[in-house]
This record gives sequence, C-alpha cells and structure tokens, in this order.
Amino acid sequence: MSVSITNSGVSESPGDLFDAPEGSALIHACNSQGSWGAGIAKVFKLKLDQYPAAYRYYRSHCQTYRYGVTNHTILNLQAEDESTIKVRLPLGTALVIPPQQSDCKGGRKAHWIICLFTSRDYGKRVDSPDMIINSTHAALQDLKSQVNSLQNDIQGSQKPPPGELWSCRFNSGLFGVPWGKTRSLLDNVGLDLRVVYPADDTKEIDERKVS
Ligand SMILES: Nc1ncnc2c1ncn2[C@@H]1O[C@H](COP(=O)(O)OP(=O)(O)OC[C@H]2O[C@H](OP(=O)(O)O)[C@H](O)[C@@H]2O)[C@@H](O)[C@H]1O
Repeated sequence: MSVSITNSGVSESPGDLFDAPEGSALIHACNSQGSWGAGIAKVFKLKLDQYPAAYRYYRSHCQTYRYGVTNHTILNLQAEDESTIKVRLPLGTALVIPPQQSDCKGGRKAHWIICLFTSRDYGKRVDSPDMIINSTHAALQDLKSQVNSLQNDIQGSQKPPPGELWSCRFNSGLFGVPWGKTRSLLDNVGLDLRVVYPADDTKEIDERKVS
C-alpha cells in the first residue's frame, strides 16, 4: 500500500520525477566528475532530448573546478564536536540550473534541474556513506540559501523562481546510502519538497530509517 508520508515540508509518494509540473525543479544527486552515467542521472541524460543543455551546464560547472583546488569547509556530522572537513568544490554545494531555452522546445516542460554534489566520485570510487551524508547536509544548506535568494529576488531577476521542488530518493540507489539517513537531513533543512519514488520501490520510510 502506498502511503504519502509528510513531515514538516517534506512529502513522499509514488511517482515519476519527470512528471513534475512546468516550472518546478527536479533534484538529484551528482558526482563532481561531470558524469551522468548511470542511475536516475542516466535517465536525465538518456532524456537528452529533454535536458541536453542542462547536462552541458552541469558538466562545464564541474570542469571549472577540475584542475584548481578550491577548498570548501563542511561540517563533520559524525564528530562529537562541531569539527569540520575540507573538501574540493563543487562537493557539498548545489548547482541550480534554470530551465534552458533549448531544452524547452517542442512543447517540453520547462524544468529547473538541481544537482546536489554529494559524492566526489562515483562507481567503485564513490565516497563513503558517512561522507556522502556530510556533503548532502552542506549541499542542502547551500540549496536553501539559493532558493531563498531566488524567491526574494523576484523583482530583480528575469526568470520566475522555481515552483515546486521535486526530488527522487537521491543517494539511495547507486550511492548506496540508506534512504532514512538522507530523509532525516531533508526533514531538518526547512525546505518544502515533494519526494517521489517508483511505485515498485515499496520500502516505506520507516523500513529505511537506519539505527
Ligand atoms: N523517474 C524516477 N522518478 C523518481 N525516482 C526515480 C526515477 N528513476 C529512478 N528513481 C530512483 O531514484 C533514486 C536515486 O537513484 P540513483 O541510483 O540514480 O542515484 P543515487 O542518488 O543513489 O546516486 C547518484 C549517482 O548515480 C548516478 O550515476 P553515475 O554516478 O553517473 O554513474 C549519478 O551520476 C550519481 O553519480 C533511486 O531510489 C531510484 O529508484
């Protein structure tokens, strides 16, 4: 039985991320290497007829950090004290890609694409679950600050801010992080967000909560 689970501004229900309404933002987890090679990212890329410009935008963003080492300080949530960790940008940040004109042709929906940089690498070299949680926490704080600026700057900007924020159960697939860990961060970041998951992903949130 599918249950819509709501906690603060986060709701969960079966659905397809790409069914998000016109003008909404699609959130997914990304690596810093500029690869949308598998998982839901691959669906984004395979929907290349839908988001080619957004992919190029993400990839060029990663390439600006490829050679220079630009440090970014994030909280180490596993430490007792408020200790921090130095990581390389764009890890621990969010890239908010406005709808790209060339992606919206032929009646295709205009979607914002939000890339949360939660692991530096992917595949066998993916970061540890603890490290992914630290980067996710930092990236969500960054996203909240950017969404607030976009919403406060309506007069100044050309584009309306993102409508609804839709997300998949990011980090829980190829990045191998139990969904409950990421969901706990979403519950505490203070963003209104709709999480959708494939109908066959029948694990309820409580089953995914980790001790
Ligand atoms: N249409 C849809 N609507 C809603 N939910 C959907 C869906 N299709 C699948 N899902 C679910 O969305 C969750 C995340 O699934 P993923 O494994 O993709 O993402 P992740 O966040 O764990 O890992 C990120 C790395 O995976 C990629 O691949 P590469 O690294 O490029 O090789 C990236 O690039 C990153 O690096 C899983 O629960 C899927 O069931």
